[in-house]
Amino acid sequence: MSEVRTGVDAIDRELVRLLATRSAYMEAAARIKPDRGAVRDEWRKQDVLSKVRAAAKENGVPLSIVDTTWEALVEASIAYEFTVWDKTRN
Ligand SMILES: C=C(O[C@@H]1C=C(C(=O)O)C=C[C@H]1O)C(=O)O
Repeated sequence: MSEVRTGVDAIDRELVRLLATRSAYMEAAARIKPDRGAVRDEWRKQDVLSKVRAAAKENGVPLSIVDTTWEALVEASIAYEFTVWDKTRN
């Protein structure tokens, strides 16, 4: 069991590194979007979710994990983007 947990901990560190890069893209998006109303783009959100679902199916990842994780990730990313957008404009 300890080997399993060591493996999980290593994956989590890797995921957090990737999230740092993803968050930097959110900061870039906040800088690029001229209007606050453009921060939440529902079409793009659905596009992201459907691409991730397809990738999950290709890789045999349970959709129950992917759907809930990416719904939360994109919503948290939008909230972060709003924070950055407001901070850089006011
Ligand atoms: C980064 C964007 O902004 C938001 C964040 C998204 C994400 O976390 O993938 C998707 C849609 C947007 O509402 C974008 O529009 O691409």
